[in-house]
Amino acid sequence: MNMKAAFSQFYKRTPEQRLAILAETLGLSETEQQELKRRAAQGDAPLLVENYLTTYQLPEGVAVNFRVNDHDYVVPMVTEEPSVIAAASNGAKQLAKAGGITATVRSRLLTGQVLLSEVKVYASIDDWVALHQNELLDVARQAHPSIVKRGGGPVSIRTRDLGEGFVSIDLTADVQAAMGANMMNTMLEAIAAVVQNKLHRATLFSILSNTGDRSLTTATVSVPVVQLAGDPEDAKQVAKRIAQASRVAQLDPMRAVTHNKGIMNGVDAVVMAMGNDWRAIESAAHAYAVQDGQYRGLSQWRLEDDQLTGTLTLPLPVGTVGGATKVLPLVGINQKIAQVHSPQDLMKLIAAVGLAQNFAAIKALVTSGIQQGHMKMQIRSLAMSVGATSLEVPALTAQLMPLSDPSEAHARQLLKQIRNNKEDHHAKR
Ligand SMILES: CC(C)(COP(=O)([O-])OP(=O)([O-])OC[C@H]1O[C@@H](n2cnc3c(N)ncnc32)[C@H](O)[C@@H]1OP(=O)([O-])[O-])[C@@H](O)C(=O)NCCC(=O)NCCSC(=O)C[C@@](C)(O)CC(=O)[O-]
Ligand SMILES: NC(=O)C1=CN([C@@H]2O[C@H](COP(=O)(O)OP(=O)(O)OC[C@H]3O[C@@H](n4cnc5c(N)ncnc54)[C@H](O)[C@@H]3O)[C@@H](O)[C@H]2O)C=CC1
Repeated sequence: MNMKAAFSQFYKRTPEQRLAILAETLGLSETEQQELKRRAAQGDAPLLVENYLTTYQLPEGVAVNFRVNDHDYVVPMVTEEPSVIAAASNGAKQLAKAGGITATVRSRLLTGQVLLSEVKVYASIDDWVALHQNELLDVARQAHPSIVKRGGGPVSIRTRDLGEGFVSIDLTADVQAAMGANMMNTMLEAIAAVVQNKLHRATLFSILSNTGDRSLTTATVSVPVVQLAGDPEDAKQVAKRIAQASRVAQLDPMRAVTHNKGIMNGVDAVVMAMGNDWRAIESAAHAYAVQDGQYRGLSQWRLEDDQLTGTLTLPLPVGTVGGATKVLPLVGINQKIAQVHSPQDLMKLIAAVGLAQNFAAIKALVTSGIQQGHMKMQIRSLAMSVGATSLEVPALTAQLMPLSDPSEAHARQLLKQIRNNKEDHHAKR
């Protein structure tokens, strides 16, 4: 079959027709087709994406032991990485013992941009926008009246000269419980139409900004040093090493990326469980990490006297309504499990998870090393990757665990032995 012809108007086909085309053009086996069909039948929201074929599932677990602002939480997390949920629970347990995490939301606003090009005199744009700001804010309100009825809506407008003839008109809005991307874009496009008519013909585009710098959330915790190990001298060493590891992430971008990846292990997993746009959260976090020109660790751990204090600030422009939150049925249940009633609740919980996740990872790094704990759990994934069934996984992981560097070849060999032994056992009976 000709590829180009086969995929023309692909979006108008049913999922079954799409599968048949893929099978023919790309040679999918009968078993592979059945697998795609079986998973498609379990799909929650086939119309959420284009060219729907099947449903790709990721595991969801819950991190326990979270104490945030004097309340206890269980946190749903969606991730494919072993040891992340264990580490979050582990970090949370130790931070709860220290009295728990305090989380605060600084503000919760969204910003968007109308981009002008070919501007000759910036001052003329700036003056006009300043003079007409009330009119422009009104235009934005009329473009999305429902957000105004809910108590939100456009808040302020300003301009920035980007150089080379580009000017950004920035709109800031209160988007209430939504992430707000679509409502912001609607308001921006309405403003752009007025600007184009009355001020400057060359408007380039209108879109929200994912910086999230008006949705900053901070989680902090103070851990008594004595809590960090059984022996007080060891505990001091652990505290010192955690603070040093944190400092390295401030000095060295190479390390900071990994430090932040560890934080995002937890952040992304909660964002996904809550049906939010994790690309938006990722890009905002990394932009924030490089705000002073050098990419740095998002969290910091400082040793002051007998306390190890950790702080994490993240831009978290998440929503509890809109987007996919109502379409994916698990999101509502996850909000209930996490006791999330507002975006602010969610922002605080995500920041707390990021901090606990970071604490567990760094503590493991500077004490036993990451492999000891992480590999214990990664081995389950190795066992599954060579085809062990859920009944065989415990026996196989038990045999892989004592090996210093278990490989796929080891796993295959041991699985074969387990299966042979089982057959011998049955034959003897
Ligand atoms: C892996 C652990 C937790 C083991 O830690 P451990 O010392 O064996 O745990 P424990 O037996 O002392 O248990 C402590 C608590 O951990 C939890 N826990 C313990 N085991 C489980 C389990 N099986 N399933 C679920 N939860 C578990 C559980 O909450 C438990 O409390 P309890 O329930 O007993 O009262 C620890 O070594 C750890 O936190 N390691 C960090 C692992 C990590 O960060 N993994 C992410 C992948 S590595 C990465 O991507 C990021 C990184 C590391 O590069 C970032 C960076 O460089 O900064
Ligand atoms: N650059 C980016 O990040 C972009 C992201 N997106 C996507 O946009 C989606 C999110 O956009 P939204 O505007 O948040 O979603 P949305 O388009 O679903 O709008 C939110 C809806 O919720 C309603 N609503 C009900 N109760 C509300 C309350 N209490 N507060 C606020 N609104 C309430 C609003 O009236 C509105 O209809 C995500 O799917 C995201 O991936 C879209 C374009 C660009």
